[in-house]
Amino acid sequence: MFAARQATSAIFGAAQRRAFSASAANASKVAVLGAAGGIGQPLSLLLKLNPRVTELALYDIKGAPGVAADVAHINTKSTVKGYDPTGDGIKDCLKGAEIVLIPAGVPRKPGMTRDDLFNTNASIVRDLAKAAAESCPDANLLIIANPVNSTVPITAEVFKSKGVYNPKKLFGVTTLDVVRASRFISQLKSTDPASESITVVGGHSGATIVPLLSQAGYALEGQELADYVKRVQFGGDEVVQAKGGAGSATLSMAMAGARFAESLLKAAQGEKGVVEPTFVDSPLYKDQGVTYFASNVTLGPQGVEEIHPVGKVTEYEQGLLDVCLKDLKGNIEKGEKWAKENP
Ligand SMILES: NC(=O)C1=CN([C@@H]2O[C@H](COP(=O)(O)OP(=O)(O)OC[C@H]3O[C@@H](n4cnc5c(N)ncnc54)[C@H](O)[C@@H]3O)[C@@H](O)[C@H]2O)C=CC1
Ligand SMILES: O=C([O-])CC(=O)C(=O)O
Repeated sequence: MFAARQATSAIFGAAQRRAFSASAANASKVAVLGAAGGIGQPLSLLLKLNPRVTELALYDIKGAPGVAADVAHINTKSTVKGYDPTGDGIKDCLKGAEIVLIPAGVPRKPGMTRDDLFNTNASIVRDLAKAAAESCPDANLLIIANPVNSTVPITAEVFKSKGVYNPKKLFGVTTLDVVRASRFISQLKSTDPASESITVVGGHSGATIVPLLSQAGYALEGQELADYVKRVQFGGDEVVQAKGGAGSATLSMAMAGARFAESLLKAAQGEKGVVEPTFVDSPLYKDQGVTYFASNVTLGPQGVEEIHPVGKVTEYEQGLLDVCLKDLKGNIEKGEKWAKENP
């Protein structure tokens, strides 16, 4: 029997549970939009196991009440409620939320790029962002729906148009890229992936994903380095191919999304030095017209506390960064332009 308590202990250690007890007065409502999907369901499960979450609000255009009824039986303290589009569903779901995760949108099929999802997912994210701007303008918004390089700028434009944009509270979730980068280097070097910490910067698609292996003290060379970088940049494609038309990464993404939400909750509850990589409104390359960029970010009670610079890179990594910046600029501008033309 996989009792919830054991599962909770496995994922959230004793120190975290003690920290939670000490800050039990914190009420943390977390909303998942797209909760009945491939990512949404395991993400909702992991959030239900997180003792820092006190209220879980699950919304989808179909199926969220069922998912909610299911996870609600898990014996952790948080309350769970499912919402659908009828009546004030989305408003009630979002009211009072501290964190809103958005995995709503279509996933890739083999042969597609993330940008091929733009036409469908742009309007889904825009409409959900509008609802969030109206019902919980102060919440931390975690954008999972692809193409993240464009859906984050779209969300920002929606918030700007409503006069409630706070760049410190909008995050593109790129956690899966660092999870993969750690896992893949550990497979090459026979190390413990949990103790690997590889910095990955840029964006979240193909060549915009830039792993900075040198910063972790690794010096791969030649084909081995090229293969490693390609695997991190196109790790998503590995899953898309393997699923053969049935979608993209869902389980690893749920883990990555839950980790990012946990980091935000820790920071909100006063823990210092919480750092996660994430795609945010960033000053790092604004002089080159790249207004959003993923790098390590220290999180605090108000969201983004400090955006870390990229740091020292090798000539090879600089070459990757140059390609990344060019692609990223196009992805960001595409999102911004679309949002302005399709308010
Ligand atoms: N940021 C990242 O690292 C990753 C992002 N993704 C992206 O996450 C998104 C979701 O992927 P999956 O969960 O696999 O897809 P899925 O198709 O299994 O689930 C999507 C869910 O969104 C719901 N939905 C659609 N429109 C909605 C709306 N207007 N409001 C609320 N819910 C709505 C659907 O009913 C469905 O339940 C995709 O765009 C995918 O590319 C996937 C993996 C990693
Ligand atoms: O590859 C995809 O389409 C989904 C995704 O973003 C990832 O797995 O990194």
